[in-house]
Amino acid sequence: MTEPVDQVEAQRQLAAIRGSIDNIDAALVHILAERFKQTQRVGVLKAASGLPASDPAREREQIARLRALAKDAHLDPEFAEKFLGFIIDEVIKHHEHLAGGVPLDEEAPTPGA
Ligand SMILES: O=C(O)C(=O)C[C@]1(C(=O)O)C=C[C@@H](O)C=C1
Repeated sequence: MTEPVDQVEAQRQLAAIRGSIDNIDAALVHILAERFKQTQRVGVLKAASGLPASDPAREREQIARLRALAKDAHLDPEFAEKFLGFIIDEVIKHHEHLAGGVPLDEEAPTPGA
């Protein structure tokens, strides 16, 4: 059983934990910004050389690697895979945009609209 904690103490602990969560979220934003800077370089290189925006073989390697890392770190591998997929989907949209294809912010027009 967990010890009862009065609400003043609970609020104090909550504020301390949230301070740390805020730092982690800030680090995540910075890490993502750096990742997108590098994938932007990849996109420019791919557009200039005519290489395809996506590389499914590379993605399979990344997924296998991240799933193993997640398991070791006691993070749900399914979540790690979904998270990577979410990021890579966005990167591919940027690559396609750089290659002169699909606009970044426009959705496909609704048929009949
Ligand atoms: O490494 C590449 O070829 C990339 O374009 C980068 C990246 C990624 O975001 O990691 C994105 C799309 C590819 O399908 C594979 C990987």
